[in-house]
Formats: sequence, C-alpha cells, structure tokens
Amino acid sequence: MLQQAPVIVSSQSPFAAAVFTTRHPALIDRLTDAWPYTPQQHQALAELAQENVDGVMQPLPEGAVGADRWKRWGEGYYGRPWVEAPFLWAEAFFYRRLLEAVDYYTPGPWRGVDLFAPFKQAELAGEVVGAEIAALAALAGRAEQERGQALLLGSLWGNRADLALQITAGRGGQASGLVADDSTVLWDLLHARPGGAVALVADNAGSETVADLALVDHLLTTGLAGEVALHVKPTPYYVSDATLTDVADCLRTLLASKGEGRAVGERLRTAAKSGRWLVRTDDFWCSPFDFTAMPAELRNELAAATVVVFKGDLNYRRLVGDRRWEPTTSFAAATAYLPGRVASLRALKSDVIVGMEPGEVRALEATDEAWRTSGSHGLVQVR
Ligand SMILES: O=P(O)(O)OC[C@H]1O[C@](O)(CO)[C@@H](O)[C@@H]1O
Repeated sequence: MLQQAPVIVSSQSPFAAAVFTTRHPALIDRLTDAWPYTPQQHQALAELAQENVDGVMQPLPEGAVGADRWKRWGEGYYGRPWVEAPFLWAEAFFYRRLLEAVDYYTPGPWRGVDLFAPFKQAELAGEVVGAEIAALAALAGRAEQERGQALLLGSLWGNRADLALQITAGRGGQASGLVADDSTVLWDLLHARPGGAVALVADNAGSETVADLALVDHLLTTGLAGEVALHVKPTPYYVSDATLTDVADCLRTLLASKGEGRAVGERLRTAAKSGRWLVRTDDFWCSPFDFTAMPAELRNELAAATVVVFKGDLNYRRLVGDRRWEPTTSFAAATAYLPGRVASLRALKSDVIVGMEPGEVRALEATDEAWRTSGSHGLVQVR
C-alpha cells in the first residue's frame, strides 16, 4: 500500500504561490483588455485579483450556481489567504469565481459567454495550428507505426501550447525531451485489443485539440479503436481548456483546410455521425478534487475503455494526486485506485512528478533548468 505524500499547499511551493500572486492578476488584466465589461464586472474582477494577491478567500455569493456545494467543499479555507488552501482546490475555485465575476450564469448578455474565447480564437487562427495541419500531409505517406508515434508525440507536445502558461512565461523554450516514455506499452496494449473503446480526456483547445483530433482519427482509421470518446470541460476553465465549442471550432478549422487536414476533418465528422467518435463531458472535470473522488458513474464509464488517455498537466495532478511525491514513486502505485488501463501524455508544468528513474532525477536536478514547471519536458506514462 502506497504511503500518501503531503498535499501541495500553495504557500509551501514558490511555483504554486506565484500562480495566485502573479499569474491570476495578469490573466484578469488580459480579460479586462479583451472585453467591454461593465463597472460591476470590473469591480468584481479587481476584487478577485486583489484577494488572490494579498486578501482572503471569499465564498461564492448566496444563491450562485453551486454556492452550497462550494461552501461545504471550502469549509476551513474561506477567510484565509488563497495560498493557504490546497493548490489544486484553490485553482479550481479561482476559475469558478472568475465565471461569477463575468456573469457566466446570470441571465443577460453575458450568460454562457466563454471569457477565454478571444485567446483561444487567436491561437486557432495562428501559424502554429497552420503548420500543424500542413504537417499532417507529410505524415499521411508514412508507415502506420511511424505515423502513429508522430501523432502521439504531436498530441503530447501540443500540451505545451497552454495559454495559462503563456500569460506569464511566453511560449516557453524548446521541447527538450521525455522524462519517461512508455509509448511502446501504449501501442502494444492497443494492438492487443484492437477495435475497443478508447477514452481521451482532453486538455487545451486550439493546437492541442487539433493534434488530439488527428490522433483520434488515426486510432479510428487504423481500427486500433472502434470508438473514441473525447472528454471535455463543461464550462470555460483553466484559460484554454477545451469545451465542446472548442472541439467544433477545431473541426471546422480542419474542414476549412486543404488536403490531409480536410480529410481528417471529414473522417471525424463521419465518425461522429456514426457514433464512433463522441464528445462527452461531466461536471466532475471542473471540480476541485483529484480523481480518487471521481463519481462512480464516470469511473465505470472510463473503466470500460481499453485505455484512458489523460492529457496535460492538470489531469496528471488529479490522476496521481497533487502531492509532494518523491519523483521515483511508482506511477502504477499512485494510480492503482483507478480501474482499467490508464495513460498520461503531459508536458511538465507543475511540481508534481512520479515514475522517474533515480539517475534521471539526479541529472535534471543538477541543471538549473525549471524542468518540472517550464513545459520543456514531457512524459508518456502507462499503467
Ligand atoms: O493545461 P495543463 O497542461 O493542464 O496545465 C495547466 C497548468 O497550468 C497551471 O494552472 C499553472 O501553471 C498549473 O497549475 C496547471 O497544472
């Protein structure tokens, strides 16, 4: 039985603390530049930024959607600085408070408006996505195995295109390498059970989702999967997290392109029509808990898949637990509570890491690189 490591509380992690004191206020500045907000919305956003920097956490107002639930979930945290709550919990609550500040659930013109849409749209129209789609043509002629691996790594490194990270860090340096690579295990298990259901728990919209869609298409056209469910967020979250609207925008971008990009889009549209590709969502994806708290229905749905592929850093933190693990802790042990086979494709963007070889940890610690948080390193881990 694995001994649980302590949960990360932001005040104990310079990286996590800076998310509240630097990254969140910067995000709020970007939002106020992007939208014609009302005086009330400006005030609510300014208060939220100030609370994050040096104030204390306030609960949702009475009567807000989910207010009772969040009051219960946050007992003991309200009235204290944000950085004194668990990092995972407080980040999720920040995004819920953001939606409240911009009237996401309030009847009126702002209801249901994706506050991050301007950033997501700019990314989708940018040159990274254009180059990504152009690269699909070159891959089309390659052998199946080589193509599959390239698409898998494309989906992994697509995770670096995270708008939250870019707000304070720019686009980040070059991708330097994988700290763990179980991709052979992943392909072997797909080949051992072809035609089954695969679940892909998505992360960011834009270039990451385009890469994910290309991977989904590959799994379906090769028959390695008979059905793929793409799980997305039910509401705007963590800046660039994909919702159904974002998936549809990516699909339209593929369809509007030429050659192989368009062909991928057309095959996916057909797969959706026949039920072989489905987009799913669940409120749990925006909850402030790790996956040990996953509701039974969702857990059972995922357990029926040949493999569940979790994309990105946040899903990783929720999968292994947002804890101060020794990096050499076994990935299999940390995820043993979840039934079925699981895989993670992630660019490293927070302190949490498990499943590493001791020598590799020593080598990376000896550099002065922020290898755990900069997004320059990636992993493929499978259990
Ligand atoms: O988009 P991803 O890969 O889930 O990354 C989001 C990451 O960004 C942060 O919100 C801030 O760095 C992390 O806390 C989080 O894990």
